[in-house]
Amino acid sequence: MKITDLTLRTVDMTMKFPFETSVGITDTREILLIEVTDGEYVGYGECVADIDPYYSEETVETAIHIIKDFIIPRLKGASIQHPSDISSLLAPIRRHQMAKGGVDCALWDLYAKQQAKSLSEVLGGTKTEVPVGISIGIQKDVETLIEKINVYVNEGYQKIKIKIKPGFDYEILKQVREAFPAVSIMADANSAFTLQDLELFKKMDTLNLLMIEQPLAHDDIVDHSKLQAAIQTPVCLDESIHSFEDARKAIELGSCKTINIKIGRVGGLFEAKQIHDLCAENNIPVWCGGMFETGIGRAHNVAISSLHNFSIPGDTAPSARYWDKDIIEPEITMSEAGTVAVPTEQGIGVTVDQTHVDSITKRLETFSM
Ligand SMILES: O=C(O)CCC(=O)C1=CC=C[C@@H](O)[C@@H]1C(=O)O
Ligand SMILES: [Mg+2]
Repeated sequence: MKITDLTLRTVDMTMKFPFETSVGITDTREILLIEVTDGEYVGYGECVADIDPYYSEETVETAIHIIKDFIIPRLKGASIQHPSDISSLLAPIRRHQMAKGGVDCALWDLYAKQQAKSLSEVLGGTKTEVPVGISIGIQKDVETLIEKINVYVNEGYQKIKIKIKPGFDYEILKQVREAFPAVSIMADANSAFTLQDLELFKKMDTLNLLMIEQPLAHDDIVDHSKLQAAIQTPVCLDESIHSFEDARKAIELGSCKTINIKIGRVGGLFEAKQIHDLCAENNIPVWCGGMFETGIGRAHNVAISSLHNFSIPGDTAPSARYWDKDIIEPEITMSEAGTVAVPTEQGIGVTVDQTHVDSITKRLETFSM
């Protein structure tokens, strides 16, 4: 693959509303975008690190540092035939999956454009539409939450993910279940509980939840295996899974019955696909999580979700969920049936609105490769 330049750019984006989880509140984002070019096409990637280390240890600053000082020097002059080649090239850099993932995504987009194929096609995707769920932050009370769910169910969302934390947990979920007996409902705890809360999870187990996402520590798979053995509701791992190896070990231990695959959290599309394949072999359905991405990251998420074992609706909500104005055209939209169409155009299949991107750019640096 010919690559002449790599550009790092951050853009300032304000969310439509503050989003609260058990680890904090997100309302503005500085988002790192990666552009790679061969002089003819531009491939785009998005690094999903936040400005703070509360969901993951990586931040925008650490990602810029790792890309500039370690990833670019390793890529320079290397012979890259296919985006999956960078996995072994970058392996000596321990962890920093989000930094690697942003670059990996840009290379996949460039590669697909060079092949005149869609990203979904080069990844081996088979679906033309993907089912969509919505993630709802912690609300001030259960009435507000129920009102919101009602709106989203009517809009067509196929899965409702409710953020929980100690004190905003079983009682809330129980009232939601009573209000929506037939809706596909799941909870995401972002690691806010411990095995001491086993009785609480046994109560949640009576609510017919689709899954409980990352109930226990962000770096744990052992306690999760004990919890999974004690309840019927599938445990889903998010924060605990950073690689194929993490997934293999979690499956072997019985720590989960599904995995939320976030491309950035696992270091890119190649690793995400490997985890997808491993889960398929083990009859474990997967789904694609969101990280409040711009349309660039969203387009990558939709492309990976077109692989067959992404059978659970993902957090791949349309652009308008978080942004008044996204940075891509056309924006990602959802059908009344709660699906997003997989782009068929080359690469990620969306055009970047350069004027808008330039107007919100905070930092910009280009490196010749
Ligand atoms: O992008 C989306 O719609 C998903 C939002 C979401 O639930 C999350 C985004 C980022 C970090 C976490 O708070 C959380 C998650 O854990 O999945
Ligand atoms: Mg999560």
